[in-house]
Amino acid sequence: MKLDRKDILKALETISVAGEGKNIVESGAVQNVMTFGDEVVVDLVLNTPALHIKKRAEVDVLKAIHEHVYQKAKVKVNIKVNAPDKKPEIKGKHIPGISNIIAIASGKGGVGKSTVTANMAVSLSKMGFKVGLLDADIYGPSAPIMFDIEAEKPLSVNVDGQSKMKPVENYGVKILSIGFFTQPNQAVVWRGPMAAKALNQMIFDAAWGELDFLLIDLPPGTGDIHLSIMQSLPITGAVVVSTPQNVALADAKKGVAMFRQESINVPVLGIVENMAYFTPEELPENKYYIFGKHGARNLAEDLDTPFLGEIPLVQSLRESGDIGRPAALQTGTPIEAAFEEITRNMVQQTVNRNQSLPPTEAIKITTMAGCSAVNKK
Ligand SMILES: Nc1ncnc2c1ncn2[C@@H]1O[C@H](COP(=O)(O)OP(=O)(O)OP(=O)(O)O)[C@@H](O)[C@H]1O
Repeated sequence: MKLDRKDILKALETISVAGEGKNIVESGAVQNVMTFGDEVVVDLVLNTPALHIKKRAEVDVLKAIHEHVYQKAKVKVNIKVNAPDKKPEIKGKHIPGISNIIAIASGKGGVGKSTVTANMAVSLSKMGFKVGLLDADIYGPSAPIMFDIEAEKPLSVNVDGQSKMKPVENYGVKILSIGFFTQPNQAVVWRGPMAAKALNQMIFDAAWGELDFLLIDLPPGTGDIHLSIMQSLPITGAVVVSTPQNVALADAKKGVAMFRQESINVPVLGIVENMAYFTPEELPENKYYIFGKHGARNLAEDLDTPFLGEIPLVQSLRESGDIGRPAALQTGTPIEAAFEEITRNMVQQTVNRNQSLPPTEAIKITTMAGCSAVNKK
């Protein structure tokens, strides 16, 4: 029996593509049909590598040809999968005006994530970038204290006919904190979805204006709230803060793994080592490695992640946080230089990330030209 190609195509038109309302010939899934006597070869292209879908497509093709054309036809189905490459990607809606959103995470609590975030924000502002800081630490929001804006509340402003929250500004940084919406002495148990909703409002319903960088101070750990933030926001990259101590490093490792897992897939821009060593202010040459030496630096190497730099343990850094005047505001001190260094490295990694990954609407900074502090060696 000699089979006709046209009959085969007609039979294949009886197979529909799930959810598309088209048959596999119309949808382009059938790439080629060849007949040789009673033999048929059908080439199919599918958009998914899922085994059960491939199997089902093969069975459907066999059945359709046997039922509608010739019961004893010898059918061979070749399936090619046309799945797109999985690269780190920007998820969530683009936020007009915000070029880069950087999430700062830690794994372990109390390692200085908020201190690093606040000072990085100030360093970025000193370098001439437009900066916002979103304090998303639902367990212990600290930006209002660190920026001396505890008594402030964000005002409502009208933007294009819509009422929006205006971030509170200090030291050149625009700030919104989950702490603005809770009483200082009130214990608030934010459940994942509640916190995610509040954070979404602080991002999408806020008048951030134009920002080069929006830093998000995440809660410590790797829980539900991290997942919902990562999946609903167009995050450019993440920075992980750790002390050199083993318990902190183990959690930092989990933090990096969280950003790298398939459902999150956010590029890690680097690791910062906080409390790298203790230095008495009067003896800045003396270094005491109380939490261990180079732990986070070594972790960065093990995980093939950039090392952004180290911040020493200094009393004045704690004091400046407590009085609401971030230490990076100082001029000509080692602590200012340390924050400038990690910030410059973070910006460099953002630039690298933006060049090496496909362009997305959330990524805008592609050059550091024009920023003298950034170019400084
Ligand atoms: N390098 C440092 N030198 C001295 N004190 C520091 C340093 N880094 C952080 N601290 C102090 O350690 C304490 C904890 O820091 P911070 O609140 O930034 O940590 P965190 O990781 O954000 O904590 P949380 O788990 O609450 O999110 C604060 O009192 C802060 O001032």
